[in-house]
Amino acid sequence: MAKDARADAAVEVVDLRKSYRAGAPVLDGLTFRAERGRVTALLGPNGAGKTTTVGICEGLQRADSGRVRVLGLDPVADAGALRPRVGVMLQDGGLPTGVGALEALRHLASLHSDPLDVGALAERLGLTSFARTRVRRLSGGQRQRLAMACALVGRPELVFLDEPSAGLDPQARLAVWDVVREVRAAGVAVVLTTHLMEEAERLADDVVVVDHGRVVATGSPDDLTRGPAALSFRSRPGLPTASLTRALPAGAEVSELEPGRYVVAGIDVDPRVVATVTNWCASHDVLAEGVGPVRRTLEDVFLDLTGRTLR
Ligand SMILES: Nc1ncnc2c1ncn2[C@@H]1O[C@H](COP(=O)(O)OP(=O)(O)OP(=O)(O)O)[C@@H](O)[C@H]1O
Repeated sequence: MAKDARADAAVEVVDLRKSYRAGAPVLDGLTFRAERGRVTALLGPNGAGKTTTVGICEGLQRADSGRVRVLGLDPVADAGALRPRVGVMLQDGGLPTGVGALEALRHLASLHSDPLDVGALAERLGLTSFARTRVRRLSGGQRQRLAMACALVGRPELVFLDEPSAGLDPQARLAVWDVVREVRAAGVAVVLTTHLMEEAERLADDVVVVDHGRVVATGSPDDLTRGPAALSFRSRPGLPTASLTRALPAGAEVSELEPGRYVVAGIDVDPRVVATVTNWCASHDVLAEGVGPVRRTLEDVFLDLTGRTLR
């Protein structure tokens, strides 16, 4: 990439390190970039270091070492200059809890020189049905949507969204995704954390997978899920997968991902493999449906990278 284009990152984090007391490092050399006009999704298991990273970029926390630039500035030293240019979605919106939802949003808008139209934003995010409800009485999903509106109302150049659709009903989730796409189209950089693979797959231009305080993969959802396809089919649950494995070329692994859903991985899927599977099914009196290659999902990639052990 050209040098001046590289200078144009919305967020640049290089070799970030942080530990709490004597514990294991929470951030262990984390490096990534988020570009303007793109949605960058930070994915990672619980405790991977996503919130800490975002907190450092927002100037709310400090790293032990490493370099952080937000819109070319230092998030702590230049906090005053960054405040009007960066939208932050805090879980509680950072708002007074005793006022109505719309009043809180209007108040925040009044602090910006050229805010978005509050009524239109409230409409887009479905805030009007609880406009007069006091912030402290909002449901979790209503609070999320208000926090999102608060992050966007000042027309930021960069917005940090912490799990923007966690706990939202499907309608609200779609509305939030539409709004994210709109602000991206307007050139805003969006950095979000999420546990929803579908959210990352559908919304993110760039995915950064974080584990143990390090970046373990980056790329577009398409890049990350490209690669050798597996063969998948459906049939009755409990087939003898070891027997099918023996019928296939060396390296093949057959697993029953969920009852009745089988995947053959570890070998190239070619017509002979498809024929071997269907022949094996025929000789075992097994009716198989939808035998064919399938692309890996982002969730498959995520689990491969970060393992299946609970954190
Ligand atoms: N103030 C703190 N003091 C001590 N440890 C902390 C503190 N804040 C975070 N941690 C630890 O740092 C690690 C990373 O936490 P962080 O919140 O950044 O993870 P995360 O990737 O955002 O996780 P989640 O997906 O659960 O939100 C965790 O092990 C957490 O316990």
